[in-house]
Amino acid sequence: MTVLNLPVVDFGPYLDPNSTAEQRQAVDQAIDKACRHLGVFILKNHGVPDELCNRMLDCIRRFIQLPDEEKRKCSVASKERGYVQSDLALVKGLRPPHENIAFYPPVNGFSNGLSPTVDPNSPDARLPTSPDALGMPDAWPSDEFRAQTEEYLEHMLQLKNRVHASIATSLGLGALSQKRFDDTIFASAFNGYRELTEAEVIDGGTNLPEHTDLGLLTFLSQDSDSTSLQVQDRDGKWYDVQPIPGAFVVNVGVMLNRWTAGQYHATVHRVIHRSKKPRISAAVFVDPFFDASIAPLSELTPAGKSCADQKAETFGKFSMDWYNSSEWPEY
Ligand SMILES: O=C(O)CCC(=O)C(=O)O
Ligand SMILES: [Fe+2]
Repeated sequence: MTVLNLPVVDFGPYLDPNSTAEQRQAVDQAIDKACRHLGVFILKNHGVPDELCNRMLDCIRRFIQLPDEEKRKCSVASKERGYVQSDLALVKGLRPPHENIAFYPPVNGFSNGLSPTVDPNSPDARLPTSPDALGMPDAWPSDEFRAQTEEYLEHMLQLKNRVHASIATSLGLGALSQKRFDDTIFASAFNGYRELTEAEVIDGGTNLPEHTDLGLLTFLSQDSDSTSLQVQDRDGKWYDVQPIPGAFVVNVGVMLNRWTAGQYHATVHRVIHRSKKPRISAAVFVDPFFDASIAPLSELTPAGKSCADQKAETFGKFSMDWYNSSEWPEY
């Protein structure tokens, strides 16, 4: 498998108050170019401390190392939340090669029709309700795990806002479109890929089937010695991604492809972990609110089409249909 040297974007100028407009513009151009081409790039000097990223990965590692019965206490009746193991492995009588624990904030208040009893403008709209349109609420392994995740996401929020500001500049977005980027939430999926035996390494296999992420952008942090992540180029050829220690792999999801009327490419990717060492990754997805429109941003709406021509479908409906359809791989 060919190793792909993804574009590496040094985000330093966005954090340095002494950087020049030209330096920031160069960052904007690099991100915009990568989003248009393969839809994926490596982001370094992003301002999220290395120590925090490592602490987050270690916290996930400790959870993944718990006995199955402990981990299963975090399984909940929801596709987007809780602990899951790949069932394919169980069919073959193997220990599952991939497991993950996912978190998704409450969506009732944002669901715009999925829960008609909630007024989206009321203060109650943002309170956790159980169950909501996605099923049962998040199940945290421990208070410590939750506090660790929240600290991580606080830093990710600043980064997300800066990356969105860069994209908004490149796309020439006005205030209304920028607000659509502000009205977003974080979903997260923390993945564990177990170590393989010699025979399994030779046999190979797919741990996370090919897919596109559904939201706007994904920020992925992973064990820095792992080349298990693969991305597909526009001709359908697969490449290993060479990680850079401390840097995020950032990829475009289906929503950003839609919002940009197809200008930004939603990357198809998968994980084939063929190593005698286990692997941990933390994917943070930026998703629109459930009541957000999936129509293109007004500045990018193709000529001759008004926004009203676009299907006024919400992200909530779109994502529920997506997860219930065959486009989302079962594994
Ligand atoms: O584990 C990885 O590197 C990728 C995870 C991923 O693609 C996902 O959770 O959507
Ligand atoms: Fe993904």
